[in-house]
Amino acid sequence: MFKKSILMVTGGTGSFGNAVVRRFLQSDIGEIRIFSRDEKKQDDMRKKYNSPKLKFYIGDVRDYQSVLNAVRGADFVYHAAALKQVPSCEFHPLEAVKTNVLGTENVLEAAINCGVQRVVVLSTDKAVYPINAMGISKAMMEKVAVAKSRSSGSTVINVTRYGNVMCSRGSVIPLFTQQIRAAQPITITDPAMTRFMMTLDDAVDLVLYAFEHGQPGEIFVQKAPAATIDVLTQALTGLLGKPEHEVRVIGTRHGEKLYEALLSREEMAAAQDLGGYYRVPPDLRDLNYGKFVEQGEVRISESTDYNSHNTTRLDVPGMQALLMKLRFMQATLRGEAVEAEE
Ligand SMILES: O=c1ccn([C@@H]2O[C@H](COP(=O)(O)OP(=O)(O)O[C@H]3O[C@H](CO)[C@@H](O)[C@H](O)[C@H]3O)[C@@H](O)[C@H]2O)c(=O)[nH]1
Repeated sequence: MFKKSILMVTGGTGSFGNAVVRRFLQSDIGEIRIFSRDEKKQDDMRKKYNSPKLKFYIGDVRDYQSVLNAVRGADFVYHAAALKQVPSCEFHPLEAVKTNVLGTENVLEAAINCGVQRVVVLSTDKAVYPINAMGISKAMMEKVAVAKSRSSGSTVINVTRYGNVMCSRGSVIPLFTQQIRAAQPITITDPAMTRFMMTLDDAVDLVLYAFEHGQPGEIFVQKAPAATIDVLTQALTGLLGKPEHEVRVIGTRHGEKLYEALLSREEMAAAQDLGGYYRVPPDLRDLNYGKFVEQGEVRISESTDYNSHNTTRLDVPGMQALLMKLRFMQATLRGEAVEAEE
């Protein structure tokens, strides 16, 4: 379906965006547009891939005109630009609103006005039962996307929602690996805390799946196993030949949950199980609010959420097998100094 098509990527310079770009460079897609604020990272990317298919646009999702310039003429839009650090959003919640909520509104408006065929926006498990400003802003972003999908004409809008992408820059796996290599204690927040574990490749697959199969307003969620931080630590120290490495429990950080949910109870009741994915249809009740107030659903009462405590749980060998899929881990075990996945 992508033949001769043009795709625009907002964000595009983080580990996730890079992985999407790499995948599209291998496909027969005609043009890949990168839209971001960071000219230095764009320049690095230009040199790294050295491909005539790549086109670069400087702009900010907060600025509609800059978004419009980049969207015009694109067939597909993949929107990943976000403020995604939990602590910074906690201290600057309105900045999270401006980028994650209003920025997404800009991207969707521009896409609809330009007749883009499909838009996929990226969200996170932290948007489900959110407790921190980052998650709350992403939850609102999802609501904006689904609401807009009802009146977006020929433009199909979908959401993809992820758990932790293993080994993305700044995440816990490269941190623990670096601590082990530097003979520093491993800083564990809570050994019993669980997180969904997915590879970058799995995450990219989900974007492509949504582009190909999404119906208006659907949210796509990838099923994933989870592990406790204790199991992750044992898996890493075992692989690196340091099973006795010192561990320090530092306690739960600001805005952190014991476990994450990828689907709420209400969404689970409506979700369609596609094997590797869940597809959540939009709520198509109309604007007659009485139907929300007067009619309940037994299905919801019988349902439970899909979370990192009740999904398939990895043991140490299982976690190690997953870690060994990562290029980062393979290179680390060869003794090479490597950056986090990018
Ligand atoms: O020194 C540390 C740092 C982290 N952790 C734990 O490791 C897990 C993963 O932490 P981290 O890799 O920092 O990821 P999260 O804070 O869960 O957030 C990541 O995953 C989200 C999806 O859930 C994305 O939305 C965020 O952008 C991304 O940073 C958590 O249980 C942390 O408590 C530790 O035990 N010690």
